[in-house]
Amino acid sequence: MQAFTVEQVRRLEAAATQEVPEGALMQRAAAGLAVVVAGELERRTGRAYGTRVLVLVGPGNNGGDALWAGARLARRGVRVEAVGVLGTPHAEGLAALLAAGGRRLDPTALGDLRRYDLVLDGILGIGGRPGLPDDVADLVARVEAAEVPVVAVDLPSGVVADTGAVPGASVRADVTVTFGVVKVGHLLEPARARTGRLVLVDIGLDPTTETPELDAWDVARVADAWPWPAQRSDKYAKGVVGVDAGSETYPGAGIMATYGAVHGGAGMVRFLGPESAHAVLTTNLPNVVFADGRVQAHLLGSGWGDRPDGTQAVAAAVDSGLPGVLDADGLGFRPDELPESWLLTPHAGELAKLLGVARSEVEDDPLAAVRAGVERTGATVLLKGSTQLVARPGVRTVELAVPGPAWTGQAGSGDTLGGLCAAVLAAGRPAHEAAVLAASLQAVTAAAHPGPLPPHVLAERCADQLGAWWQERHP
Ligand SMILES: NC(=O)C1=CN([C@@H]2O[C@H](COP(=O)(O)OP(=O)(O)OC[C@H]3O[C@@H](n4cnc5c(N)ncnc54)[C@H](OP(=O)(O)O)[C@@H]3O)[C@@H](O)[C@H]2O)[C@@H](O)CC1
Ligand SMILES: [K+]
Repeated sequence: MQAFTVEQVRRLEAAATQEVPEGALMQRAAAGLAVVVAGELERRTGRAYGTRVLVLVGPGNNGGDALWAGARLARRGVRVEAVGVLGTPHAEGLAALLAAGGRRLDPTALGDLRRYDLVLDGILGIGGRPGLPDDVADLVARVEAAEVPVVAVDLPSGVVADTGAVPGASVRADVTVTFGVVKVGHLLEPARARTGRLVLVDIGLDPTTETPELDAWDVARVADAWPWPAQRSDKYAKGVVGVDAGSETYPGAGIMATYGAVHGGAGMVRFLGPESAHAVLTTNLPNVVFADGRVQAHLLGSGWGDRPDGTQAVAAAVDSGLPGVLDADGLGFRPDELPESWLLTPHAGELAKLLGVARSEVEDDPLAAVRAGVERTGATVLLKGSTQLVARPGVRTVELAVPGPAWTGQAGSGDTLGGLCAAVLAAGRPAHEAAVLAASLQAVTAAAHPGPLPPHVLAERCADQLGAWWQERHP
């Protein structure tokens, strides 16, 4: 699924309006919206006829869509009431609603909101500035407290369409009906959680003329793209990972990274971390070898602490010409320039440190931050967190891994993820693909095994998940 910016949407709409009569796009949007709302009413109450819908109407075309959809619903026997909450409502839309038997209410006459079966959020769309005025925020809070289902028109009002940020009050939608193309904010947290189920209505835009901002992977694409071994693949075809992770202070990081590499399908894992980790690895993963030798991808940095020879260790690995993953403490030892074949795996705090900005700056605009990370280092960057983004040099479109449940992130999950990434890298895949496949595998596995499993146990479940995908593809 691809997502676009507001500026791109405006261009696409301008191109489409050359081809069709005035108002046609809004009519298509309203028609699609009304179908979804009617379906939602039927699903929730068993019927659309006779149900009650409250339309919250802002001053722009977003309100226009909602009013025209309200008119269509009113003609089907839905009791539609509209309330203008900001500025002057779309005149033709309001006239159409009233002509179809809908009513306009004064905001002060709203009363108990629990009498409504559904609220339609037509306050702000792609023309919205972040946040909501206080009186509108109060009304939105009342809707939420009344637990009335909400369908958002195009975007949940209050969220930032281009970044997914939610800097102030916003609508929390159960369903969002968007038009033409998906917008960036639908897919990035925290706006993603406020979007609910996303429905895309075709209004005749042609997105092929624009470079997508975001390319979101789904589970089937991950499973199809996984580097499945061929029948005759030996350990070198599957890839050998060299894990130089952990330290005497943090041996567990090296162990969990190794769990990731082994369960991500590496043909062999050489553990080059601290000796204090050897006994645990020998007992639990006896296939891991401790001798230095040929590897096809490096994994460095997790649990290093302030390792005295960190800079030299990273330089030697990069100079080998092989691809690698540089994680956690290792990020502080990176050379000024890295090749694209090296994958950096910072979380928001680490990326902020790398860029010399506040963590909130990364969190408020993760797309810009992950691109800045690439710009700064020359490497491929995976920004870990609730939405996991991958950017690489020379490519505008940022890839989005399949999202997972909140408990994926705990101490050690990043180490394991580094190992999973290194396994895919060693199998010969480019760094950006290794990142998106590994992050998605970990997320899908966590979703399939609800509960806060410790990262090394989750790594074992990752292998089960790969096995299930393999069986689906080779019945
Ligand atoms: N274009 C097309 O072809 C199609 C578009 N479609 C629909 O149009 C929607 C975009 O419509 P839109 O451009 O009119 O913007 P919209 O979001 O309704 O509101 C802008 C108004 O709100 C105001 N305002 C903003 N933020 C505010 C705030 N925080 N607090 C208070 N006021 C605030 C803002 O004021 P201003 O910023 O000018 O001061 C302006 O008056 C789009 O999302 C989709 O639903 C579909 O029909 C398909 C075809
Ligand atoms: K809206």
